[in-house]
Amino acid sequence: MWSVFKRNAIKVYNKNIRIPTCIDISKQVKHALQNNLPIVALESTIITHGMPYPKNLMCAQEVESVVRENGATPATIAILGGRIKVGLSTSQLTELADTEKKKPIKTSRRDFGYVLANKLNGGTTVAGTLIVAKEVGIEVFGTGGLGGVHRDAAVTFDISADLIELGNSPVAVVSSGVKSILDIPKTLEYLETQGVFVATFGKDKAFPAFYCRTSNCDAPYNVTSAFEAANIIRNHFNLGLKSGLLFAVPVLEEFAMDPQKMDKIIEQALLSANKKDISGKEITPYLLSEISKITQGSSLETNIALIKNNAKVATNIAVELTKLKRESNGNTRVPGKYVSTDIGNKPRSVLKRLWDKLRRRKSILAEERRELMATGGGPPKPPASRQPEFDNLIPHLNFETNVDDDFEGINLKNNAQGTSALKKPHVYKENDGLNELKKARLQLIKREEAQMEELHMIRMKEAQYRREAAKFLMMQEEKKK
Ligand SMILES: O=c1[nH]cc([C@@H]2O[C@H](COP(=O)(O)O)[C@@H](O)[C@H]2O)c(=O)[nH]1
Repeated sequence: MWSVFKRNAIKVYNKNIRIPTCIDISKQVKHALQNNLPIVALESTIITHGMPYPKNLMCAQEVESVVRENGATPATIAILGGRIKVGLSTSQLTELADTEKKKPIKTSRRDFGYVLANKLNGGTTVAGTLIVAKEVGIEVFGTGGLGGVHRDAAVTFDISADLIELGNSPVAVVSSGVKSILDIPKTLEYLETQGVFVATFGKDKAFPAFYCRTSNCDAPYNVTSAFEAANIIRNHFNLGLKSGLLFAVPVLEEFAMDPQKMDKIIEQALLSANKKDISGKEITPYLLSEISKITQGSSLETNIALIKNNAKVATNIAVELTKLKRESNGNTRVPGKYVSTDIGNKPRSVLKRLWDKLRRRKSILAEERRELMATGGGPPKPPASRQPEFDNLIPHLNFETNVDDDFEGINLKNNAQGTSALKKPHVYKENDGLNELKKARLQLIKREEAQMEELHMIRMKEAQYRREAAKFLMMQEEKKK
């Protein structure tokens, strides 16, 4: 997919993602990315333009704690001094939150170039955060409210870039829907056009309106658990869909505001914005602060409560998603040294040792296999000693099995059954009146099939190591230059 960033210098992280040079990733986030641990992206316009200092700083810190307590790494995304940061230290968060000192820019897609070129600070909107999350491979993002289609969009054309970005980012966003300062039906319509999956997270389909638990609209879908959400995300991504997903979480009952009262307050705030001729990117921050004034701060409390709750839901989803991914690619039992994402940082000598070990193992198995073929149906010989790191790994890996010959050029189609065992696994019935010789033969074939799978696995690993080693050498060469 087209990317806004140039990638002239390369760092290799999880999934061999090439990170643009203008992005700095904190140690914790880097560690989580490299080890496939759950991560939750957090935006920073909430901090810079969503609430006043020091409440904004406290809120940002509390939200990060919620993520940590629930088992994921928080990755607050922002711009400091023209560098994009993924994961902020306390002092960086403080610098960003103290908006009077270095006035940060509300940064959406169109603003990045300017903020980076002028070495400014920036609070990334949902759109801005999605761009960065997608670049570094973070799949779950928790926030307060999403931008949307403004009520008078037919005249002003004011449609938040958040919606377009969500249509182009394979990231799951957890928010409390959109504020009723926006046109909710049109926002949902627009999301549909963009191919964004939308579901409420809770007991029904009533789409939440930020401060209020319901709007007059229903979401197309409803999920009731983090696992259900993660499963949808996993399938959405597996299909290679490039659009995002939105899970709308109603604010907790005890913090919810009355929809009718809120409507009046919003009308009042909109009128005031109109009088002052406020428009474009200024409108959301202005309305938020006006609403907070009118409600004497209670809207701000609701805002903070819902952001924290969304962070918790996002974390639970990220944790479930990580589990699902591990189960499907077998990483649960794969020893760290064989995980491809871990290879990028290994010195060549270590790569070589691993490679040699794989080759040795492969030739032992090939030898055993040849012996098996030569027994002509006699009693099985004791199998080669088991190696748990392979044996544990194999059943958990979804690898392609429709190959015709193995690495040594032995045609797997010519096994004892005369067909490819790998293409179509046989089902053997142990007690169906076979004589001893036949039983022994079947046992052999069963073992052989298991070993062929193992061989295939090893072959794939070898190819992977070869690629990684080549890449490593190239990197060494580049360093020398
Ligand atoms: O309650 C809030 N809703 C939305 C925002 C921010 O406003 C942005 C949308 O701005 P606009 O409508 O200008 O695109 C969102 O991405 C988010 O960062 C916020 O701070 N607080």
